[in-house]
Amino acid sequence: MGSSVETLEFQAETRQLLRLVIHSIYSNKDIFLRELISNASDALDKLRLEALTDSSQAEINTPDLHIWLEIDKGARTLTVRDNGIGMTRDDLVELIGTIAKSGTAGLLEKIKESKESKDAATIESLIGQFGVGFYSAFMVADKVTLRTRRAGTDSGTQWESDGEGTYDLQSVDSLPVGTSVTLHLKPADSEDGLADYLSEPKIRQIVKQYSDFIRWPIRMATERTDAEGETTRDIDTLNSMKALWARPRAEVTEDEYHEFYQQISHDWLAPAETIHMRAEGTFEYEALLFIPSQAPFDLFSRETKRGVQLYVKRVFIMDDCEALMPDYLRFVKGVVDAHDLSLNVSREILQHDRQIRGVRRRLVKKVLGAIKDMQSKDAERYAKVWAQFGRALKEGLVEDTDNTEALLELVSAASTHDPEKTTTLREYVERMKDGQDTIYYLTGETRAMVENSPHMEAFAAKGYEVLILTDPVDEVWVDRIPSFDGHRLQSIAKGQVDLDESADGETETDAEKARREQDFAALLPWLTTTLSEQVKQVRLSSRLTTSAACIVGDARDVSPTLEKMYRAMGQQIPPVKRILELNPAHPLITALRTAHDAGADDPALAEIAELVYGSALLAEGGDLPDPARFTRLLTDRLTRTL
Ligand SMILES: Nc1ncnc2c1ncn2[C@@H]1O[C@H](COP(=O)(O)OP(=O)(O)OP(=O)(O)O)[C@@H](O)[C@H]1O
Repeated sequence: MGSSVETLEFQAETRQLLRLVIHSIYSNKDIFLRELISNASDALDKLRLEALTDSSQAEINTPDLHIWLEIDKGARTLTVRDNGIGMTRDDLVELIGTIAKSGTAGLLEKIKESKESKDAATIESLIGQFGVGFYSAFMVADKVTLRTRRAGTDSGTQWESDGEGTYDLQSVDSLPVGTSVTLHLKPADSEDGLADYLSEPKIRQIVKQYSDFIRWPIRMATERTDAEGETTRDIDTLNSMKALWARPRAEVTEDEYHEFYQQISHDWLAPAETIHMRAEGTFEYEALLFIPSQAPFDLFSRETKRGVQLYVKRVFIMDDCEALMPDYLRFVKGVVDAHDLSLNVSREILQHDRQIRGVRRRLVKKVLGAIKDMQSKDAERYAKVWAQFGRALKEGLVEDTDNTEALLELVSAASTHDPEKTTTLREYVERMKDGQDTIYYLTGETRAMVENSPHMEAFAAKGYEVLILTDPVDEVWVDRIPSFDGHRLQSIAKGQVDLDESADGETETDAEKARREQDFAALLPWLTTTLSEQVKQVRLSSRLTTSAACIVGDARDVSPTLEKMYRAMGQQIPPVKRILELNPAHPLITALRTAHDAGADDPALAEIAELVYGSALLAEGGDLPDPARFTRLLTDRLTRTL
């Protein structure tokens, strides 16, 4: 043994997570072994890749890379050993003592809440999404001892902890390269889901179930006593190591796909869809992709992992290969095994490789096609996938102009047609009224705000369906996409509305229209001048039935929410002035006209104009530029009426 022991504290979040893991009511404790084996396998991949790509590292060219499991019944320990890349002392502090994942604090908070409400299923799914990795060892062990030496370094380190708040570190001489994790097992307790992990058949069963596709041999020494009492010792390889993606589809069972998916994704649920394909010809590759059934908690975090695993002729090259999947499909998991790439290939090279771009195009088409198939054949499953990943897929409408049509076919949105169900654009088009050629929508923060917006009034009165778009990304894509299947997409808060009848349901003649314009000929220019700080025009509206006024944009104007989003992203854009539309049949507006015709200079009228504008802004969920002034004007007015 080397130097003295140093005791260090776990980072606060790690401590919290460990407490949750140790005291969790999580039932499936067996997965600790999958997690440790998966870490060992990653360490072997890293060593192999370093040896293949860096000739200065010849000494790390270990011939027999493997994972070794060892049961010691006397000491009540189970050890998972690998001769992989290993860790330095600093790695240990950084990788095992802290959690670098973004969104950790938020997730821990959610887990705590579910714990308080004793919602075991939610806790499991949250912990599952997070991936407790190494820490899952503490579900079954009351002490863990890890010994490791990084390839290319001279001395090793021992890490030991009971998971309660601190861990001990000390240097250890003469360790082999690689890592061994020794679990000092808690007593078996079937009520608590703790199996006897000293049992050889149990370990075999867990490896077969969770780690059969691991591409390195997982070995264990076994003892067999025959009828004569003769004991023979053997070394068994517990896993089949078959590269599932390389096998013909017809020979792979559904269960095998699921288990493989769970191994690569660490998800505890079965995937919603499996896509297995092989491309032959000039650039050969196999791909096995999965659409999960649940979105990871960090799907919208900047640091979320993107892309699938890349292999070259069965050799693992990298995780999260962004070049193979666009950002908006970052939730797709899986493996691509390309036959004609160099093992030395880098992320930068991949980004610019023409053939890789071809592969990516094909994979995207496959994934979108699979979701489309789901939509026509299994509406319920499609609805679930859309609920989980729709927001991400809609980013594709902004990012991926090659697949606009395919993505638009997938879009599902809330609509005034049915308060419970969403609709596709195609279904909307099929329901359009005779003579209607435009798809109407309104964006906003919540369904209630959109539904109660004054802009809706005439559309509701005349039975026109309006899509209700409440995801922030909706603001962006509707701005870029002009039409669907030849039908214009139009915001009902923008441009002139030209519904076939007037708001009360009767067709208005040109003569009536002209007379009305004449009636308001003096008021409108005066209001436009009076409110020139706030709006660029005041005009009469045909979209209102009950409200006095609403604010609309020009057809090409940026919407207020989008304007806010651009500002929040630090973009400089000039303030966008919109248009105030008045309901010519509303008593407030007719009274305002009469008062104005009687004496245009009354300063009280200007204040009423301001109140009309402010109320219209509030009605659409907007922010008043000067709320204190608005409240004062309103209070004065109300006082005078009493
Ligand atoms: N056997 C090992 N050999 C080398 N490094 C290891 C080993 N086990 C763990 N590590 C290092 O510690 C890190 C943290 O491991 P942990 O299992 O907690 O998370 P992870 O594997 O990165 O994430 P996840 O389990 O969610 O995939 C790993 O990323 C790896 O760098």
